[in-house]
Amino acid sequence: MDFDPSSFRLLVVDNEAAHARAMMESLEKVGYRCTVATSGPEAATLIARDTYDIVITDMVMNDVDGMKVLGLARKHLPDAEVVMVTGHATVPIAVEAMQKGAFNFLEKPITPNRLRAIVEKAAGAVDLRRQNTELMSRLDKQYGFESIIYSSKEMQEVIDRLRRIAATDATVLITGENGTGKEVVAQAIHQNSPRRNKPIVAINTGAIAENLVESELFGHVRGSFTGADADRVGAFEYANGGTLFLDEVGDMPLSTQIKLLRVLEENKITRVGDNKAINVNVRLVSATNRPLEDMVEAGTFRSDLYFRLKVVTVGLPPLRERPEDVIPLMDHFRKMFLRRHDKPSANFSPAVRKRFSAYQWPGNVRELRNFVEMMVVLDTDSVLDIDDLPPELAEADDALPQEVPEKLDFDASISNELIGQKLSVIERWAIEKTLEMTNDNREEAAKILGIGARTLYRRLDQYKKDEEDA
Ligand SMILES: Nc1ncnc2c1ncn2[C@@H]1O[C@H](COP(=O)(O)OP(=O)(O)OP(=O)(O)O)[C@@H](O)[C@H]1O
Repeated sequence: MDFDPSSFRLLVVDNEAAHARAMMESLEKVGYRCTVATSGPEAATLIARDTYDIVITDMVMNDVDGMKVLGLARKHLPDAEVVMVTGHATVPIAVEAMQKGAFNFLEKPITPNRLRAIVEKAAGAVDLRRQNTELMSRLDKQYGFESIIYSSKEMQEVIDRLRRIAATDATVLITGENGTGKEVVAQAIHQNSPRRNKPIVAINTGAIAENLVESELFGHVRGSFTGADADRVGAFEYANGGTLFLDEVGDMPLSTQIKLLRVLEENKITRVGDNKAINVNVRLVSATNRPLEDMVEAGTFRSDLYFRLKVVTVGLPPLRERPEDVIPLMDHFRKMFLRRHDKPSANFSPAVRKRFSAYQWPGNVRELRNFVEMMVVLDTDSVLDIDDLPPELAEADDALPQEVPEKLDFDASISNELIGQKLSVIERWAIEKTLEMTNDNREEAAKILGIGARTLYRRLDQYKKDEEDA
């Protein structure tokens, strides 16, 4: 027995007081806590008033019989297990009782050993459920809405929206800059949805080599490409019944986009190199830090897929637009990292709080979290003060009193040339000029432009193709 019998409350119901007492004694001997009812109506009162984990009831009784006790237990004690005690003649009714939710039945004559064995099994089932409930509530704390820290009205609106969305099966597109909490929100949607007992699988499309994206999503069969030396299950299959979180969906190659669209329309996937369709039932939550509308316009993201993904959208504002969240987030991460790094208490000085509040947070919550962790780890005097600030923050102008952001100083002739042009033309101009500036160093150019190197390569390929087609 892996559990403590004294944590189980049992109700023993039998018309014959002597039988009831005998059962109670043999169960109490091994540690269960028992209450006896010697009539159906008495059992009904106790079930409605108190809580029991296991009910053991005789089948044949006057007034309220075993089937009625079972019905009442199902209604008032949904987490309890019910064991029916039957005479030989009532076995068929006991079978019917099991169909109505009884745990099992015990045929008379009862021996203490058989009684204890069946109660132990029922207690095991209750214990397993208790553990699951506890686990789920821990997960809820970790990934539920409780894990999203905020005090701004902007985030309150987001949370209200999330609560409504989570309960449905709708496809969700989460937008927001890097580090604004898109993954946290995706987790919270899943954990608060009816699919919470099934897996959530996260795939970062931007982090996977282009030629492997499809295999990651749909799986592959052995020999379908070089290196595919065994069959492999993809994210869609892993997430079956649950949620698939597609991060950086804007980075998905066009060839994969069409395949994803088909999967969403047909709820079927085909592993790479296979021709057998497999049914999947997956809720899709995707996220992007790039303006997909612009990408649709520029032809780098399929519009039909875009509309499929954005059935419901959640926009996460950058941290600089919700400064009320800065202090609660600082305190949340301070406590978290003090615990994680086993440090004694430490607090922020008022000057540091002021700096944090005024800073523009280009890396959003992730940046704030990293700064707090660094300060906590390096602290020696239990005061997280100005001299503990990371250099970015200590030296940042915007951590000092706010100024209106500077406008780009465009050469008038350049702006005249560009105004009135399509955004894609302006984008190409900016990319080419930046490459000139960096002596064709693409990594450096991508960094300056604030885009991923892969995106830059894709753009350059596109320009080359456009020129060849022209
Ligand atoms: N409101 C919040 N409350 C608590 N923690 C948060 C919150 N928002 C973000 N975080 C934390 O900040 C970090 C970044 O969040 P997350 O990974 O969800 O951002 P993201 O928008 O998905 O970033 P990216 O676009 O770079 O993938 C994580 O460690 C996350 O736990």
